[in-house]
Amino acid sequence: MEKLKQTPAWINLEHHAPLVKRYHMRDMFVADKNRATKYSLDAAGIHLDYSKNRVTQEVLDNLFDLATQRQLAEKISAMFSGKKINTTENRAVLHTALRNFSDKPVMVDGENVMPQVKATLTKMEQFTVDVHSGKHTGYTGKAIKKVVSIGIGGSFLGPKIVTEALKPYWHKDISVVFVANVDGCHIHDVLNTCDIEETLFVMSSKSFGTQETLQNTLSAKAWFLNNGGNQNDIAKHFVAVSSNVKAAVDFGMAEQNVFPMADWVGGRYSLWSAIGLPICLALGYQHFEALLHGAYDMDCHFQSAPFDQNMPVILAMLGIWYRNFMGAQSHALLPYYHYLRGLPAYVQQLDMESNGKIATLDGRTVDHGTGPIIWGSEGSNGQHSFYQLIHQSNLPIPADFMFPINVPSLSDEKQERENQTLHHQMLASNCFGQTQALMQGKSFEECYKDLDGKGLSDDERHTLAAHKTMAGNNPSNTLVFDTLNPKTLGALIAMYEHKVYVQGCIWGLNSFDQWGVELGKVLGNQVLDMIQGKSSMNEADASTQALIKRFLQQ
Ligand SMILES: O=P(O)(O)OC[C@H]1O[C@H](O)[C@H](O)[C@@H](O)[C@@H]1O
Repeated sequence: MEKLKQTPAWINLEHHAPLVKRYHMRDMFVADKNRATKYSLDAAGIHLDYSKNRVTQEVLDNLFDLATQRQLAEKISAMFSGKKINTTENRAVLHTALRNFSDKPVMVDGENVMPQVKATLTKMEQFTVDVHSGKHTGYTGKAIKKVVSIGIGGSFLGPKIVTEALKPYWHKDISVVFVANVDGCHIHDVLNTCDIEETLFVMSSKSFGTQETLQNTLSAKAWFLNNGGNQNDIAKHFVAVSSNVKAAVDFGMAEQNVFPMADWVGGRYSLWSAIGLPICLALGYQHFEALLHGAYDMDCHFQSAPFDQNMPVILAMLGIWYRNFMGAQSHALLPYYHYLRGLPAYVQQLDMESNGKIATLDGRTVDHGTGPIIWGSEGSNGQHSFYQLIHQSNLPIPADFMFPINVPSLSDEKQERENQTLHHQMLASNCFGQTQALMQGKSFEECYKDLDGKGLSDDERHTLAAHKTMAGNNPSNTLVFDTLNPKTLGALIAMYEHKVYVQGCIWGLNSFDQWGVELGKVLGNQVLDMIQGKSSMNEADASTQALIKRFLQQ
């Protein structure tokens, strides 16, 4: 394929960038009264306003041309049709098959994977019903009231943030908690809140070889056996999700308690698979299915909408513009909804583990920027912290704002409902007001004028006005939805998955491997052997040796 920087659209964009850097979005809004309508669209229950971006129509046209010149349409169908686009692991990439409600077969190695997908969903549904109805109980016959989900990375973040975000839909008799870190404080604290007779442990590990998850499960099992449970009761309290069923059974899981997943589901794309079992247990299967439906709606939109009306493509190409032409190195996610506070951490893994790399598919090193740093936290909290830097530093930081128009009523009490309405109006005003402030800023002249009559000398007035000046012209997208129900959340997450894929296609990356995390695991295991005296420290560098000695207090 033609090198990215030699495509005609890239060359045009390089030419446009210095010109656009001179425009202020404030002037763009004045010049075009239709800008907000022109640069807004709806898909799968999500409204996107991308008018507050530093782009002209020419820039957008070239960005969509770039997508065409990088054969994006062909790459989208390659993914959905089960081609082995994860070339370094020789795997198909089919998280979309997990939410395929179309009745169309999806073929991998000549086999339709849909019957297998449906069989796993049925198993998840049945197990959820059995737990909720009291058919599956703890070993003393008591109903399960707490689920402890043990997993890390993609086997943790997806189920955790979905469960957290859908709090208004929680099953009334069950609580679900998550343990990921190998730090023993975490599992210790969680076990301290558990009643052995009423707790179910779901161990989630695609590989069934991840140190943190294995150790946390062993600790949970030891706790269970030391507190009255015995070996024969394990099946009542421990289930596993893995693509390595044999390893799970060898570990001691009852075979019927293992929920399978396929190797063509990437860890960070796996919440739609059996990895979503804790979501089913927290919410009920029907809500999990609605989540899948929302993602499916976004998949249909992504596959069929022309690039200039395609939400994931628009977001991805705007990201390319800022990363490759406007000097941005990071992208902020700012959900204005407390229950959605985990989304930045989720997208951080999704995006940074997918596109945080510099080798192209054919093994060259890129000569352009790739995946940005993804960060952020819930609004309005961030406004009293890092927004200062977004508003007034010279680092360009594009941001996605997210806001639900309605929130579920949390109380039947009239006064409390009125208070909630007031809170929500304030939340809306903060969200929209911030995108406005980022865009328009406040000029030196405006600040200088404000200081009139304040008893300052002209010098003092100049200095203070300089400090108060906000350049504005900071780009943002605003994503608005009616309520954050399971369906909308499914669509929102799928939208970010596809955005990441589009960017990976433009940059020429394999977005579905993660070789960069491997070396740390290997060296970590070697260090553990050194700490435990199983191997000599001499092989390690002087700094690492000194740290180990300090740890061992030698
Ligand atoms: O599900 P597991 O096989 O236990 O893997 C858990 C996580 O660990 C790995 O190191 C990867 O970086 C993640 O992509 C993965 O989700």
